[in-house]
Amino acid sequence: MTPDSSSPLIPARSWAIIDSTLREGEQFARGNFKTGDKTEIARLLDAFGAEFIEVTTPMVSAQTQADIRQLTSLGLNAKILTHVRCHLKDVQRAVDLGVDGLDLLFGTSSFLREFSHGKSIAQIIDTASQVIGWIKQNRPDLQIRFSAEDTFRSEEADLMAVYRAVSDLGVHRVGLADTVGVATPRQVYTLVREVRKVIHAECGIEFHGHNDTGCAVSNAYEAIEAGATHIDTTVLGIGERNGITPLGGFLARMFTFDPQGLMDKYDLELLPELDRLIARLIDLPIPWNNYLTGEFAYNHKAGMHLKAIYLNPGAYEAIPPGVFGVGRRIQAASKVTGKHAIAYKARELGLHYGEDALRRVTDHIKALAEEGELDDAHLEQVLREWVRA
Ligand SMILES: CC(=O)SCCNC(=O)CCNC(=O)[C@H](O)C(C)(C)COP(=O)(O)OP(=O)(O)OC[C@H]1O[C@@H](n2cnc3c(N)ncnc32)[C@H](O)[C@@H]1OP(=O)(O)O
Ligand SMILES: O=C(O)CCC(=O)C(=O)O
Ligand SMILES: [Mg+2]
Repeated sequence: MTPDSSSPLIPARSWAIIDSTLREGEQFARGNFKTGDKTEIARLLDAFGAEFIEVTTPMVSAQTQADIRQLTSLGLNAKILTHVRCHLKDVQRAVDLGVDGLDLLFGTSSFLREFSHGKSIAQIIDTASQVIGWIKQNRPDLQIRFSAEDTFRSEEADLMAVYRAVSDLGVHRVGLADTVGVATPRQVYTLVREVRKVIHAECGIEFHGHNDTGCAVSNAYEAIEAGATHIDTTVLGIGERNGITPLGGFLARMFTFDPQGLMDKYDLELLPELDRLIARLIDLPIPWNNYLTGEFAYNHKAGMHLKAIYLNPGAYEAIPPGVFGVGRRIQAASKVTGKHAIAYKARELGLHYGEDALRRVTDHIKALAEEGELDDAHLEQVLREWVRA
């Protein structure tokens, strides 16, 4: 079925991105951004159109605190949120840094209750009500998000008690976090639906998904299908362990439902620059198979594909690469090529073969490619010599 952009299945206006490259991304093995790096990342995310930028807690260090102040003084359109423990001391340090909101969290699974903070569900709710109450009273202008860390290994009854309580306390969003990347898409869908029933209608739902089992993009998508309003991403997916929902992968997924909505909201052509910037700062290459921007994300090679691609690229592309500022590569000189691709290549050079000659030159190229890679220059040489021969 072709997506119909006049009535999108999932309108892009129904959800927003909270990009956490400057928070979760700092927890990546190679994520150690300096003040200038943070400014560059934040400005580019803002130019791209990210609605929210999440930054690390000021509790990390005096430098991090100064960096938050610097970021909030840039005058960005994106709202800046800082990720803090549900702890009055942390909150009090965060509120005067010019941020637009606080992303609070508390682990609710037995793992985290036993091995991280040692609090019961009743104590979590009690602490949350003190902390949220303090923010409401002292800084009613700030957005508050409360997340149950390790949501998908928590008891459902505990979760519902916590979400109902914080929603009653007036938080703007609740967060579901797949902290160890274990949730399945169906679990995410079901739980978001259940949470929706116990929170106030105006309360948003945020999803944060790790990619340990390869479901981070699908889980984010299922969360939205079930009614989530905010998705956490990072550029290239960087984060703890193997990371979270990558911005590019998430955009690729959502583009197929509402292309125009995405193009209206974001400057999609900035994605390659964002990916390159983060790759440079973490000193790693963009993965070859990265969504949209990987070196071979738009490489077309097999003869059956190439025949159709020349007629209409949409035959083998879900998303036109130009929308995201990348180009396609036609790899015509390989052993898996076919006569249509060779004829097209020849025509580009102003060369024309009869049917027999085309078959023979195609087979010759396939045989040459069996011996080793042929680049475009070599292909051109073969095609020209064939005409002269
Ligand atoms: C899944 C996630 O990504 S959650 C976000 C993780 N982010 C971070 O950890 C931010 C960077 N962290 C830091 O710089 C430091 O850990 C700090 C400044 C927050 C705390 O440092 P320290 O005081 O040295 O404590 P340490 O990191 O060893 O232990 C964590 C502390 O947080 C407490 N804690 C853990 N979760 C929470 C929570 N949600 N709310 C309140 N306190 C919490 C733990 O009980 C422990 O405190 P304790 O020493 O009183 O038991
Ligand atoms: O605060 C959140 O919702 C997410 C925290 C986090 O990074 C995680 O649980 O993996
Ligand atoms: Mg995380």
